[in-house]
Amino acid sequence: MSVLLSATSVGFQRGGKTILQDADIQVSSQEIVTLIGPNGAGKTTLVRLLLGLMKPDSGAIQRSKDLVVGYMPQKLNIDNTMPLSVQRFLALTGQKSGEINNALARVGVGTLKKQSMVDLSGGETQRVLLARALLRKPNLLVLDEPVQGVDVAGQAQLYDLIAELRDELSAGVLMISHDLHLVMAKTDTVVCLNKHVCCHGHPEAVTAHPAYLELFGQNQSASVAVYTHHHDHTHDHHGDVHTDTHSHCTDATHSH
Ligand SMILES: Nc1ncnc2c1ncn2[C@@H]1O[C@H](COP(=O)(O)OP(=O)(O)OP(=O)(O)O)[C@@H](O)[C@H]1O
Repeated sequence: MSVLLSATSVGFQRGGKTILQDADIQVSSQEIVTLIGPNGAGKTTLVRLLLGLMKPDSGAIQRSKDLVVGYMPQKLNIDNTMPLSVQRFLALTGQKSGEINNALARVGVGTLKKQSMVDLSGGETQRVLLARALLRKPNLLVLDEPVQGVDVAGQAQLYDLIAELRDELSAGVLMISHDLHLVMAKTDTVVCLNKHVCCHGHPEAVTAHPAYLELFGQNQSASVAVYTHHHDHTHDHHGDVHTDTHSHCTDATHSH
């Protein structure tokens, strides 16, 4: 797995306020990294820095030379007074209709080509946005709250689809999520952010960490356990059990 992009000791301030401090994150090909944290934790800021849309005040951002990002935004601002079909919305990317048809079919909304964007359901909108990201033939998908406005059954399906696309494209995936349970089952690495990285590692390890529990509470941890597979230990050839030590946590210096 090659590293697609990384941030090292990144700091960012605005208006005399520290938004990020000493933040580290790394995304490799074929890896699903989920960034979680409370409102205002700096998640979107960190993603914008990683994508090169803003410059950090300190620290370093590195992107691989062949990086092609397919970005799915948190919100889509469409003028409700201007009818825009799904097909025309995707044609704005400059891609040919054959490519557009393929992308729509791949995300399961091939029949919605002629439908107006404003009439799509939450789940359909997210799938069209995912199709738009795919049209770039990305090796990294960056998804800001990909399941917002989608019901629980639809959320699980979308996470399944994202994991399938990761496999098909051999791409890395960086997701921002508020959802704390469904997402975990499909995630390789969770990064828990609150201005700095409180803890990161495999979902099972992170959700048991004191910094995570302080931010999200014990009951979230219980619901995570329902959805994740437990492989948090290994056996050596003598049969001894070793606890997984992938999680690395720094001292949590939260500002409240
Ligand atoms: N350019 C800016 N100038 C001033 N403050 C900013 C700027 N950009 C972000 N902030 C502030 O930085 C903090 C972090 O914002 P950010 O959008 O990165 O958080 P987030 O974790 O993505 O939040 P949410 O979960 O609510 O989307 C917020 O308090 C926001 O108001």
